Amino acid sequence: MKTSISSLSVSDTLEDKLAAFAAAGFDGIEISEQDFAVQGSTPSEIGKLVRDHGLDVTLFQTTLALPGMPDRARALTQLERRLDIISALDAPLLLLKAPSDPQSLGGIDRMADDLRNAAERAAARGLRIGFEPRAQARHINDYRDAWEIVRRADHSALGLVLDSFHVLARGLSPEGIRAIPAERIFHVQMADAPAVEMDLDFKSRGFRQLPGEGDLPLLTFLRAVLATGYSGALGLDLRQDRSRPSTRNLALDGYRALVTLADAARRAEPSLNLNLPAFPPPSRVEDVAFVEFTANEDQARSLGHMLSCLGFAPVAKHKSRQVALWQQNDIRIVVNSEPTGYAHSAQVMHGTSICDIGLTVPDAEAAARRAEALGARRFHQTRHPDEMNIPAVRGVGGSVLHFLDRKSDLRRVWKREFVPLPQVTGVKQAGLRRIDHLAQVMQLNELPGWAQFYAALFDVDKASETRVADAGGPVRSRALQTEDGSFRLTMNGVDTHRTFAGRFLSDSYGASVQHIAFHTDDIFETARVLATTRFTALPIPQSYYEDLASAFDLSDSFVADLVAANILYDRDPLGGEFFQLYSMPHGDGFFFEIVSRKSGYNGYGARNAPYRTAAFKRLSTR
Ligand SMILES: O=C(O)c1ccc(O)c(O)c1
Ligand SMILES: [Mg+2]
Repeated sequence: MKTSISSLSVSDTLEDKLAAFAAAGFDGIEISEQDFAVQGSTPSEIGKLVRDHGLDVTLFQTTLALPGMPDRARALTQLERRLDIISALDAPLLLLKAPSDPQSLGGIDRMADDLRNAAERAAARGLRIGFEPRAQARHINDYRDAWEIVRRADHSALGLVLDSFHVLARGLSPEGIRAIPAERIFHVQMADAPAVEMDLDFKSRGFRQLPGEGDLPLLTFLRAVLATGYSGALGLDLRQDRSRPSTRNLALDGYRALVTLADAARRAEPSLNLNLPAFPPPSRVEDVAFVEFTANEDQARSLGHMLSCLGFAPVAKHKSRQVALWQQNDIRIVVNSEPTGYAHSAQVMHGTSICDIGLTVPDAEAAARRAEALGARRFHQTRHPDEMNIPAVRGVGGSVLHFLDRKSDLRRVWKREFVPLPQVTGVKQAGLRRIDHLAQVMQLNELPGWAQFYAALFDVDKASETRVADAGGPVRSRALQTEDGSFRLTMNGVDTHRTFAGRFLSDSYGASVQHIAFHTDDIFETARVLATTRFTALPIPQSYYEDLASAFDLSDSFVADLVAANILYDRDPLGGEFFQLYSMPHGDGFFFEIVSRKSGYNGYGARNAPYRTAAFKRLSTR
């Protein structure tokens, strides 16, 4: 399967676009007339530049309005000029979009005539023309009408360009595509969009998103296209007004999204003939096997103190590295104080921070192979003779994601690589059972890409984006979780250091995990144990509880228990309950949360987020 991306999907110099597209794995680029204006180079220079980067010019997209314009002779003269350009570019296909000009005339047969004339001229030079119906076009905004025109024009150098946005944004069913002969579909473009009512021209220019980011049924569209036997290129055609990630990241995200979708199509319809190497399916996540902190010796002492207060005890140390394992029930926290290597670099860069997350999956090597097939970078480090080769890839903020499983020798890693420490006396277990969720922070413009990353690798449901109230600026939040809740991740996207999460991101120079939430079955009992350690809870103001009591009609004694332990509370419409308790931050960095879910509560206490944020902010302005 060949992939391509339209040049207009990002804004940057052509050289930077080409380098990013090639590095991400794309085969081709769709050059637009605007590239000439930006670049000030001739078409043959641009063609050479593209090929020097190892890419093909998949097509050339022109602003020329044809078919259906009143002055047909003029349109054909202008077409010849475009054919000169595309010959010089050495591109095989000219994309003509269905016009939206107010003067365009419509008329199926008249347009078929125009396109037949155009196709004859293209064919004379060995070129082809692709006609693209557009959602905002004046007459041809339905692919079935476009197909009728192409069918009537009846010229082998004329075919359709089908763009998922233009088909789906109008709510058209893509099933009719299955009846179009594959050889008349010259190119296919993919873009998602939000299901928000707005002018379609406006939407097309500014709200075309990564496949999977929006609400359009792209999988249904792609399955219909592939069912025809179409074996041409799959292109990405994004346009976004909101701030985008770097060109490099957008290219990686785009490639991953495109290949993830193609993979989903062949899994849904195994008879589809997709020329794409096989790779493993999305992985189930069984649990968080460990979380690894990097901390120098001093920092490790203060982190250790905090962990002891939470009921963790050091249970083992690594055989050959300065690495300690802390544990409480099923929660494993690794503290890495090595003076060299990856963890050390992360410590220098971000301070005490989480540098590595270990996930238990059914097949660790398969999970890493899928990630790699989708463009993730494998992570390797030099191993000591007694260390196991644990599959790993790079994740958010350059952090590392390790995969463990129970079917291979990897399940023995703790015994193989660690020696037990004598039992520490005096540590009171606080009833923390497992990791409920991890909370990552990232730049706002990187949130869609990282949400796509996790959703592409793992069998997770993606909750829609929500806003978090923070007086400092916009914070958007997205949660990902397995169906059974065994793995949960929340992501906050921020764009200013004036927000609480944004300050974490800038203070830590881009560390990713801001907090870890542990689950307890009985938060009041946990709070009682913690009260006997030197644990300090984040103080919650009285006003929160007054508000809460009136929102949920709670008894005085229940509220008094919440107040006494600084516990936050939420309830869903089905009666599911959520309890939350926060630690003070470690330095001005990460913090811990303790939660308890009752009766199927599946959220993250969104109603409490502004109170929590304000409480943390108050600490640092005191
Ligand atoms: O609206 C446009 O200009 C336009 C042009 C080319 C495309 O492929 C497209 O989807 C839209
Ligand atoms: Mg398009």
